[in-house]
Amino acid sequence: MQVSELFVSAPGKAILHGEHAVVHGKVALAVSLNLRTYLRLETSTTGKVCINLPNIDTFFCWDVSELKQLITYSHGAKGDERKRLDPELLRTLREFADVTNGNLDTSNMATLSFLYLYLSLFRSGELPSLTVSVWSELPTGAGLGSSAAYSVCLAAALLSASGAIPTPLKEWDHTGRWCQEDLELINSWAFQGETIIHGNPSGVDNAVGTWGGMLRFLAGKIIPLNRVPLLRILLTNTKVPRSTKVLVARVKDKINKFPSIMTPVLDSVDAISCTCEKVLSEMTCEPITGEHYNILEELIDINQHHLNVMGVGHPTLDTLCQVTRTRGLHSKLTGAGGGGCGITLLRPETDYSVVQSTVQDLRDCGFDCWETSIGGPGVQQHSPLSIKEESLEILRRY
Ligand SMILES: Nc1ncnc2c1ncn2[C@@H]1O[C@H](COP(=O)(O)OP(=O)(O)O)[C@@H](O)[C@H]1O
Ligand SMILES: C[C@@](O)(CCOP(=O)(O)O)CC(=O)O
Ligand SMILES: [Mg+2]
Repeated sequence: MQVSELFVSAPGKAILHGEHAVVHGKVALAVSLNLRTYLRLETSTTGKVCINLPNIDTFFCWDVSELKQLITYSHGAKGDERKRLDPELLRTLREFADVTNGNLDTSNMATLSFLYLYLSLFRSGELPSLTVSVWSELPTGAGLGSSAAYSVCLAAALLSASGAIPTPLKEWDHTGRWCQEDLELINSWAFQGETIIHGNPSGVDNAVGTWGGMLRFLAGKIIPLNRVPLLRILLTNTKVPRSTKVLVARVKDKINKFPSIMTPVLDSVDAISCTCEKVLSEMTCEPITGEHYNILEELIDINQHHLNVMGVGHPTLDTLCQVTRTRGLHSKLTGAGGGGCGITLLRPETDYSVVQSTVQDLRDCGFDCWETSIGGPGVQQHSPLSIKEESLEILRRY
């Protein structure tokens, strides 16, 4: 065991275009948020492994000796264990935690992905006693990638604790970032955590959690978009709970039922992402005009219609679009939809008073609403000094 106390964090994300279509091999454009998930890992000599997940009211402790037996029963991963889940280990863990395959319980999903990563990453040596506490600024299950931020934090912390990757924080620094090769390893294990939570993730969310910034994602290929204009975005949480796993499965059923109808919709979303990328890039090399924003707004409107066609809309999301439309602003859902969050594009000239009135209108609908800054850094190691006092207090409380 390499560390005694370790802090890491990873950002949430907003998908500008391409949610759901990306699961079916189409382009998505996504960007990191300034809201983060923080994890503290502490080694101990108690002979126990404990997780504290206060956001979802989940607290568990197991004896290391009990967990050791689970590895004996498992035959070990075959092939490239970073890329594919080991079905045997997952089955053993489902039995151990009494979680059936169709189970969607928040706490069960988070526990299962922790145990899976812990056992996979330490199975070749001694299983260490440790306590992992996670605290997030992100709303859980609202389309802002909380599951990916959680999985990225788990992967980074457990890989570092196992010695598979170094801890990048220098004595004199407040934050440290891993090298490209280590980030790829973190990302691939985070994808496994996402797979346990989502069922069939595209990998875009864990890629943003790992690398941060804005990126283009296509079939596992990640291209950072460095030349993008500064965008002003309003985030609205309708507070309607939903599960990404259920919504992703719903879209798949629809595609299977109406392939000739849904395939053009997915192709159109792909074209929207590509057009948006082109416009964003033009905006960095020529003077930004009103026409650039007109196109971005139209793309948002068209995509929102497509997402409704896919069956992932919600009456509250329709309300969000109507309310912002009366103020001349354009919105779409972000993430899996079915409730959760939407994004509204603000133009550079959008007056502060218009933003304030829109925020108030949306709050009057019972939604949470705030202007956000985008493009925060990907996964990081922290010194305790670089974590807000309230978050540090929560992480060290257990
Ligand atoms: N802070 C957290 N602590 C523990 N588990 C979390 C946390 N954030 C997210 N999760 C896990 O991720 C799941 C939500 O994932 P998902 O439905 O994909 O929504 P999201 O849009 O937030 O990613 C939760 O049910 C839980 O299992
Ligand atoms: C719907 C999807 O495109 C994004 C899901 O994001 P979230 O879990 O709702 O934050 C699924 C995926 O890409 O894995
Ligand atoms: Mg998710």
